Amino acid sequence: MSEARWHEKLFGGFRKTSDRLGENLTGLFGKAALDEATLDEIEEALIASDLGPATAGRIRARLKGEMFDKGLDERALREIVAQEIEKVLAPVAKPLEIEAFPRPQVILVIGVNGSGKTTTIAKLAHLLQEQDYAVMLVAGDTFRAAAIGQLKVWADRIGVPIISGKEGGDAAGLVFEGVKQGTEKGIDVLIVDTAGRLQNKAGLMDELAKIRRVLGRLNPAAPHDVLLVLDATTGQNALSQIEIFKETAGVTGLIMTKLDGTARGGVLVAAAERYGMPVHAIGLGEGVDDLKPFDPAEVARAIAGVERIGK
Ligand SMILES: Nc1nc2c(ncn2[C@@H]2O[C@H](COP(=O)(O)OP(=O)(O)OP(=O)(O)O)[C@@H](O)[C@H]2O)c(=O)[nH]1
Repeated sequence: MSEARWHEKLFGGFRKTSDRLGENLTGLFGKAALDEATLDEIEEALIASDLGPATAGRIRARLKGEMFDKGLDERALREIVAQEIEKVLAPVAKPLEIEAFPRPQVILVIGVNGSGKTTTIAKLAHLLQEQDYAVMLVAGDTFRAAAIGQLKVWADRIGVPIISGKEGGDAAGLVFEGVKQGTEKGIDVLIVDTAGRLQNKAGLMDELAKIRRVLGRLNPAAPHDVLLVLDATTGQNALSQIEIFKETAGVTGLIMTKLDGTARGGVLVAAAERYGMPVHAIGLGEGVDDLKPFDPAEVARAIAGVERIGK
C-alpha cells in the first residue's frame, strides 16, 4: 500500500475518534472566555475520549497557560491536543527489530479470541516479507481446529511455509519443529500463534511455560518477542488485558488492531501513557496490507482531527 493511501486510511480510520472528541467538546467552543469551569469540562471530555488522565491533565495545563481568559479556539485546541498526544506516542512507536542471532527470531503472539490475532499474524508476516525477511508460521493455537485452518489459509494466500498439527496437539512440539526447520531452511522470523486466552489463565501460563522450556533448550534467547494483539474497539477493556497478560505472559510489545472505524482509538494513547510498552504496529483493516508501524505525529494528528500540515 502506498504511503498516501495508508495516510488516507489512517485519517479515515480515526475519524470517529476525532469526531467523538469534537462531540465531547461541543458546547465549550464559543464561550466568552476560558475559565476554570470550562477547563474542567475539557479535561473530562478528553478522558471520556479515552485519552488517559495524565495526558488530559497536561492538555488542561497547557490550555490554562496559553489561552486562559481568552476565547477558546477549536483549531488551536486541537493543535495542542495533537502535540501532547504525539509526546505520549513517540516513545512507544517502535517497529519490530529483526536482529536475533542465531536466526530465527521467535515471536510468540497472544490475544483473546476475536482480537484479530490470526489476521494480525498474517499481516505481520506479509510486512516482514516485504522487508525481505524469510518468514515461517507455527499454528500453535491447537485448541481449535478452526484457528489452525484459518492460519493455513492465510499462509497459503501470502505464500509462507507453516508448521501445523492436529487439534489438541502439542503446541510446544510444533514450536520445536518450527525452530528446527526454520534453522535448516534459513528462516529469519518464526511467528508462533498461541492459545492466548484470558478465559483460561492457568492453562495459558502452562502452555507458554512449556513453549518457553522447549525453546530455551534450542536457544536461550528465545522467544525474542511476546506480542499481545489488542482490539481497539474494546476500549478500556484492552487496557485490562495488558495488565493481565503483562503478568501472566511476559508481554514485550503490543499490536493494536481494528483502529479503522472505531471511536475508541484514543485507547492507544491511554495504553501508551499507562504502560509505556512498545507498540510495534497498528491494524487498520482486514486486508493483508492493513498493518504497519506507525508514525506518532501522524496518528496524533488523526486522533486530534488535525490534517497534517505540509503533506
Ligand atoms: N476492521 C478490522 N477488522 C479486523 C482487523 N483485524 C482483524 N479483523 C477482523 O476481526 C475478526 C477476528 O479476527 P481473527 O484474526 O480471526 O481473530 P482471532 O483473534 O484470531 O480470533 P479467533 O479466530 O476467534 O480466535 C475477523 O473478522 C477479522 O477479519 C482490523 O484491523 N480491522
